[in-house]
Amino acid sequence: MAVVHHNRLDDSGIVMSEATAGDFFALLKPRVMSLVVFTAFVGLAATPVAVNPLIAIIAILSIAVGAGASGALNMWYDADIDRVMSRTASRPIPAGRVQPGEALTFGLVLSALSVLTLGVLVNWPAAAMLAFTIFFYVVVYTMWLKRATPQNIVIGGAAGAFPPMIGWAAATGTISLESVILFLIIFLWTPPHFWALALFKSEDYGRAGIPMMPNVAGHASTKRQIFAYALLVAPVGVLPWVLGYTSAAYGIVALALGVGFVWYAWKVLAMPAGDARMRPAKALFAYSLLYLFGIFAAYLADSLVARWMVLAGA
Ligand code: HEM
Ligand SMILES: CC(C)=CCC/C(C)=C/CC/C(C)=C/COP(=O)(O)OP(=O)(O)O
Repeated sequence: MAVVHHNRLDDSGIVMSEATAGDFFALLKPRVMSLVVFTAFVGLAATPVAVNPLIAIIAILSIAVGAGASGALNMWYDADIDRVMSRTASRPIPAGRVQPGEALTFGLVLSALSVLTLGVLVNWPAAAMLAFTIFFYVVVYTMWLKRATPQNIVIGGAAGAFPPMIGWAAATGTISLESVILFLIIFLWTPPHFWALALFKSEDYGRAGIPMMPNVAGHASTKRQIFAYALLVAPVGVLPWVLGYTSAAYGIVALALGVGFVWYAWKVLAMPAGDARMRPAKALFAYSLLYLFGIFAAYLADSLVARWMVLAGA
């Protein structure tokens, strides 16, 4: 039977939701949050302390639910602009499959649940950081900066950079320079990640009246700024090796990934102004995801190998 997505009135005039479980799952922005949760997991697993596996699972689930909840609250607040952008028009709220009130309740309940679970079952420093991250994404980025300034994602990007620090705090109860460097990698990575997409979706953002960098400063300036951030993120990615947190194996992988990032950003910088297909910008966006996954996977592998070598007495 075909599922018809709409909301109808029952005999008493009450709006009946016909949202499916899949619609609520979509509110969690699962694809984006999968990488967010992976970085949190690496932050947790790369600490020098051995974490009880059950505690680790609870911590990662709580962070995943909190991240998803913040996505639902973002979609609740942004439903008006999501409706006018081609990339987002079919999301559950603008498409009419989920009522705004349902998404708001869903996001608030899951946020509270995730923070409380992390606090009661793991530790409160990590729970406080999760609460702060949700607040930062939903209130500081979504409600305030996104519609106010082209620096929206530079500042708001801090929200996406906190998860490895939350993971680290879940394992250790504290913050360390090593976890701050993991934060910095994502923080500096976010502008090229997002502006690459904003370059080829700038018409969407223009229509929605969102002051994203390409619409405000123009494409040429955005490309220069992308390149500048790529030049920063490449060496910061290698910093964990320079500071002795990892072996040279990680350092070499990070260096190669960083050189690739600068290369793709260079291709964007060199892209002719009239290039309507914007293949270099699309390539950089795709590469940004590979870069972040690759660097965190290498970090994880490096720390696991180091631990095994200690266990093996090598
Ligand atoms: C302020 C910060 C960020 C902004 C503005 C941003 C923006 C975006 C946008 C607009 C998309 C297209 C999404 C879609 O419609 O599906 C996207 C895709 C994606 N982003 Fe980000 N992003 C940010 C931070 C992050 C972070 C921190 C991560 C992970 C650590 C991340 C991971 C991803 C992934 C995995 C995708 C691809 C999803 C897909 O295949 O649909 N992003 N990002
Ligand atoms: C643990 C925790 C709470 C993590 C949150 C992590 C976080 C802030 C990720 C940012 C992800 C993201 C999709 C931003 C998109 O910007 P947008 O919302 O402007 O994109 P859109 O136009 O696709 O809605």
